[in-house]
Amino acid sequence: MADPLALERLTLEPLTAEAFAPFGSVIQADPAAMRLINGGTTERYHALAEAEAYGEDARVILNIFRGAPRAFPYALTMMERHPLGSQSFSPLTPRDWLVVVAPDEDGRPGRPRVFRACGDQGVNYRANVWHHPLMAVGAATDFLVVDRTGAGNNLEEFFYDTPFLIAEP
Ligand SMILES: NC(=O)N[C@@H](O)C(=O)O
Ligand code: NI
Repeated sequence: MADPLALERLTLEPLTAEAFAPFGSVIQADPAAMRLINGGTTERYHALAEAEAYGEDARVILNIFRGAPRAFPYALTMMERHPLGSQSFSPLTPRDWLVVVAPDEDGRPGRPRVFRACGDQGVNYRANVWHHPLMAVGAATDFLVVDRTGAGNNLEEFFYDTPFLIAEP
């Protein structure tokens, strides 16, 4: 890695629905979304996010990603996006993890924003939102992932000229 001290350090922000709104939705048991069902035996947290799937033969699928923990300090060199569909990540083990997104600036990602997600928080990236691939922290962690399959290329990657630094999770 280049000298970590020479890289631009990214600060961590707490993950909130408001802060994340430009990029998608936070998936967590929000009391405002709760309705009682099944005779009052179940709390339904309704429509926390919407899956998007565009293009030929597009289908929404459910997956499990087992993310290995990232090592820190971490040099963030790239971002990606999925133009044909959304992608959500919800931890199946309640362990904190990192969510990294960036605004689009003329077809390339701008400065990344790093959110610290709690173990009871997931996110749904809207289609075509720049994000970094899954960043598990501390131990291998399983995530339920809802995203799109079908025809066409659904992955666009971008590599920064100079990495950014995430010093610690
Ligand atoms: N490649 C893949 O399915 N995973 C990435 O899209 C990711 O965001 O982790
Ligand atoms: Ni992705």
